[in-house]
Amino acid sequence: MALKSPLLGGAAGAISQLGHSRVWSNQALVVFSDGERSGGLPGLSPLRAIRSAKGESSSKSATELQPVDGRANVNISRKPQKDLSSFPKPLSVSDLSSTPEDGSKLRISFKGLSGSYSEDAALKAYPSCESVPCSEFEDAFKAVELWLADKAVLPIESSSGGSIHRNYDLLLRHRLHIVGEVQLPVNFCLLALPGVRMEQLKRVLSHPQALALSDAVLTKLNVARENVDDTAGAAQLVALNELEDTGVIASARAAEIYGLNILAERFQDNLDNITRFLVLARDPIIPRTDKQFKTSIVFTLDEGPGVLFKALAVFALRNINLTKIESRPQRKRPLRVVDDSNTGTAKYFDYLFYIDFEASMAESRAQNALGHLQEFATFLRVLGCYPMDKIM
Ligand SMILES: O=C(O)C(=O)C[C@]1(C(=O)O)C=C[C@@H](O)C=C1
Repeated sequence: MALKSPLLGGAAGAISQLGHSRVWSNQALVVFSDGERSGGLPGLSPLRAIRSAKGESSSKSATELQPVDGRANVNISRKPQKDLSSFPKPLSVSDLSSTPEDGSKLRISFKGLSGSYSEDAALKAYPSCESVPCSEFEDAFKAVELWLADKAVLPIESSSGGSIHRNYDLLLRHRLHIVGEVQLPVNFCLLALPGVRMEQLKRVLSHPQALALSDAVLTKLNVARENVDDTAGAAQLVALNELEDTGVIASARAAEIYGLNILAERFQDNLDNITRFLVLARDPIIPRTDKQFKTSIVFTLDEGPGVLFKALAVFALRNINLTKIESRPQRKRPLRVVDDSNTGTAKYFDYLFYIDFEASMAESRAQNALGHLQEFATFLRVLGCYPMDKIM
């Protein structure tokens, strides 16, 4: 698994990013070459590792107080030779209290480099968070599972480009819970090295989504397009290699970070371009009814006429509004064999259905709807129940 640093890339960046963690300060952390980290004991969770580190320290100090060469209590009355402030401190209530609203204690993993739109989304949700750049979407999931990050922020759909299918698939493969959403207006900018004019550009680099959503204007510019993993990565590439004939589609913040000029703002074909991101955590949040909550589920159905209609009816019957429906093939069971004596053996694709609905799991109508759905769904999982983000 690789976590990225804005300029170095790889695990080194992750180390410096994560070295500021307060819980871990003064702990002897071991960073493994694959980017995994623990309190010196591979496989232990941070809290367990802290306890074990404490155990080690106290047994060591006991050894130091042993009488030397048989003369009893020789050192005991002396001042301790070790600086006691270097020992790990016990956790106090303030260490365990809930995270402040601005997220100043939170480490947020996301795919891409600093300056990417995903980092913008993380900063929108938690303005003072410590961001943890990752190479792949899956790394951002794993960073949370391995306690390298507290939460992950990942794009799930764009108003202009549609669903980000990879993240739907990863939601099911991993055991993280959706605890929030962020709606981010995405303003694509055309960037280039200082002094370069638009007409000098021969090619433009960016994330495939950014290139696709700026198709008309790139065609007018008559430039070649090249895909890069993320928009900020494209900006870094042009800056580090001083590519004078190459433009980048990325954010205004990426221009600032990598020292590029903004040649055009709102470069996309469709000016209203919103990307919705999910906030994922190891633990679910407690559903409430004092503000508007949304619930996300995934389920499978048996074959038969009208089964999807019946599944959707459990929400309509209770006046629950659906905000999103997505279907994904079941990779492990792509074909279903149906033995029907009239038509012979038929094969169908099997699907997973992802649904977001506007109700909290604390409401009886939501609980009843899922109870009803469970009567005929072959599999059902609640991915999360979280406050709706309405602020742009
Ligand atoms: O490349 C980035 O900056 C990202 O945050 C990723 C991403 C995406 O995956 O859709 C996010 C929003 C933009 O639409 C373009 C790219």
